[in-house]
Amino acid sequence: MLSNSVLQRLASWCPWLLRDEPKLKQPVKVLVTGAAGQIGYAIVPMIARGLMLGLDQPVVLHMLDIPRMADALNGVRMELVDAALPLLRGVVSTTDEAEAFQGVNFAVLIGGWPRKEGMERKDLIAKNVAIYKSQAAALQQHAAPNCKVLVVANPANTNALVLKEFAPAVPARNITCLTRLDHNRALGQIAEKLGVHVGDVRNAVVWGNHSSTQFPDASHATARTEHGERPVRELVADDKWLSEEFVVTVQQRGAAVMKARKQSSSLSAASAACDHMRDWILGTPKGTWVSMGVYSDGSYGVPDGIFYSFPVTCEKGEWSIVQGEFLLFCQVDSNGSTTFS
Ligand SMILES: NC(=O)c1ccc[n+]([C@@H]2O[C@H](COP(=O)([O-])OP(=O)(O)OC[C@H]3O[C@@H](n4cnc5c(N)ncnc54)[C@H](O)[C@@H]3O)[C@@H](O)[C@H]2O)c1
Ligand SMILES: O=C(O)C[C@H](O)C(=O)O
Repeated sequence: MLSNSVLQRLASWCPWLLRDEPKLKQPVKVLVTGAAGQIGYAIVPMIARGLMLGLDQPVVLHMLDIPRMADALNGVRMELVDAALPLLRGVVSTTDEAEAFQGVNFAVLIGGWPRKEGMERKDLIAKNVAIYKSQAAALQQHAAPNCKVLVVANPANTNALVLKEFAPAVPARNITCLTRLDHNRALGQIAEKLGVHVGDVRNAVVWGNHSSTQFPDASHATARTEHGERPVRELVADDKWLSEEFVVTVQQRGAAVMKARKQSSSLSAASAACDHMRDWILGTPKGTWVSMGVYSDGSYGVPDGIFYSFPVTCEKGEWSIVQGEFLLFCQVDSNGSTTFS
């Protein structure tokens, strides 16, 4: 049996040797809730094309929506068949929570209601939190042991906490919420400001909640230039922009997209959810951190027991909060706003 590194070297010397027989992993089950909705429709082909878990990872997609959306959900299932996706090894489309969560290895929880123009994400608590109480029970009873969960539905940090409280047997480390969209928005704003490619910018951070109280922080971000990798602060040379316009633009980007589209961000949310899961499961690139909403362990003075967005690195399917890089202490008030000292 050849090791992976030998196979990779062989593939780079003579790609035709491996082209016809890619070495595939065993299929895994991935649940998407709210699969008939906007983000659901964008994300299922991404997952089935390997953008979330890798080009060598076959998947069985489990799709859940509410009974009223059963026809639309069936339409999504038909389109997945029609797309003839080689990594897609099966589809379960259902309106039954127990069936949806049965044996899943990964769960991307998008099901819930989006905000409309003029609302804050916390205005969704009454509607969406009830969904997460009910799905916590299904997660705990039916998912595979060690199932890794990403909560996307708003208010994402609160829904993640509800899930954790009502599924006490699920390790808190396995529940996360999406702030990667805000992180990617921060990288995008910096890249536009500097006129560089977004792939050359890294290590921004989004601290806090996925809400307008979040704090996008470019203090440790860097960008690759023809003169090597340099601090963004030095390249931008405009502290006022970094501490004012940049912060507000990222905080308010969801509202700006909603104003333009008349509905909330979908393709960027789906893409960010794939980035979040891929980095968590397959690891972050060396020297790079990303933002994830995780269960606080008290790092940086953030209270224990809340879901909060930190800079993290990931290895072998586990995230760790970046330590020792930031000389700051966070104080979080009851609205979720952070002040730094
Ligand atoms: N964290 C983030 O960065 C981020 C980004 C964008 C959107 N969101 C949030 O994601 C959620 C989904 O957004 P969308 O644009 O896809 O909304 P959408 O209304 O288009 O789709 C939501 C889907 O969820 C379904 N649903 C409702 N209750 C359900 C339940 N109990 N079980 C399963 N499915 C259920 C609905 O029927 C609908 O099909 C919203 O709460 C939105 O605010 C979060
Ligand atoms: O803004 C919203 O309500 C949707 C989402 O949270 C976003 O940030 O785009």
